[in-house]
Amino acid sequence: MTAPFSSLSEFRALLQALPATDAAAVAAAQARNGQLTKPPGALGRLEELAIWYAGWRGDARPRLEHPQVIVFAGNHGVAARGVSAFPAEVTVQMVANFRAGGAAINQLAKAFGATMDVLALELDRPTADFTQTAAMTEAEVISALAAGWLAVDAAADLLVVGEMGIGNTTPAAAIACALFGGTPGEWTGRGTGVDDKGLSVKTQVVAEGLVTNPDREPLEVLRCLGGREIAAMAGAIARAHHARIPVILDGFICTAAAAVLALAAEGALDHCIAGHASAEAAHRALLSKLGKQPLLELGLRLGEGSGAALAIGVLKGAVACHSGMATFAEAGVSDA
Ligand SMILES: O=C(O)c1ccc[n+]([C@@H]2O[C@H](COP(=O)([O-])O)[C@@H](O)[C@H]2O)c1
Ligand SMILES: Cc1cc2nc[nH]c2cc1C
Repeated sequence: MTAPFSSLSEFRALLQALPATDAAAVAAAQARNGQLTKPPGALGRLEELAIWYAGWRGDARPRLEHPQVIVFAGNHGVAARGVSAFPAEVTVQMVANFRAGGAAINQLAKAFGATMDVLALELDRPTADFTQTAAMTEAEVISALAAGWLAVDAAADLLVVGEMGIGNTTPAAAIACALFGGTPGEWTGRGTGVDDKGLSVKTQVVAEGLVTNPDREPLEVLRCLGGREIAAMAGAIARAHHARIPVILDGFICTAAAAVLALAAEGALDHCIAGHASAEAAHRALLSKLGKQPLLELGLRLGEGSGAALAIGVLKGAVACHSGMATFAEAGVSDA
């Protein structure tokens, strides 16, 4: 199979034509929610989550049984500038760890009944240093978007996209700053744990990248300031929308990838919820720009899809209650 786009303008057009939620399924799920054996609203956000999920699945009484986690890995030219606490070779080493089942995300995917795929994107060919030139050519960003698009299992009923890429909080900060404005310092954080000197280098690198790459059209921002795993996440999130597969967003880097889509086409992230708020300082600000309220706040700053994978449990709980509970009439319980 090949992806249904071969240029950024074709991908842009595809984003404009993504489907909406199924309004009839939403209405039927709302009606069902009102009849379940609980005081109105007593399941809090679980109720809105189940109704949202029902709308995207087109089924007022859906099941959630086949979640897919995909971890995308990429390397970054800016890593050579000293923006991370870890060396760039950790990316390929962690990919081996994912494949051997030894990473946190392997345990979380297993714990929440998800399949897990790992896609390493040309790790021996880092993107260009965006302080010097655009991170990717159009052919490179299209190839990464297509890899993400094609990695989604059409039979999945939930998608989590995660990433691994030493240095990638720097492109994520640059993307956020390019899309939403503000100063580089507002979007730059400690990532894997850089010290004060590392943080100031990182902020400077973001600032230089924004000057070198002045185009603010969202998909050009992705090409010029992003990375292969970031583009692949954007491609996978778009494919999930196309296939009506709900998505749980992960941390700062995943949310930066999603933000590109949100600014490229209104409603592009309607099928997404925010799994958690990462400890990376700017993640909350980014979620708030997107109007997304995180489900969990556990101080995670790992990436790999870990926070989103934990939120699979919350969403499974919401769907199980919604679809499995008895109504007042069925249970013979007196209504208010
Ligand atoms: O998900 C997050 O919010 C997050 C926050 C900080 C770090 N990370 C992970 O750490 C790596 C990027 O950090 P850094 O310092 O190398 O830019 C990358 O592999 C991410 O998966 C992830
Ligand atoms: C060890 C390690 C594991 C990771 N997983 C995601 N990002 C990571 C960064 C590092 C450094």
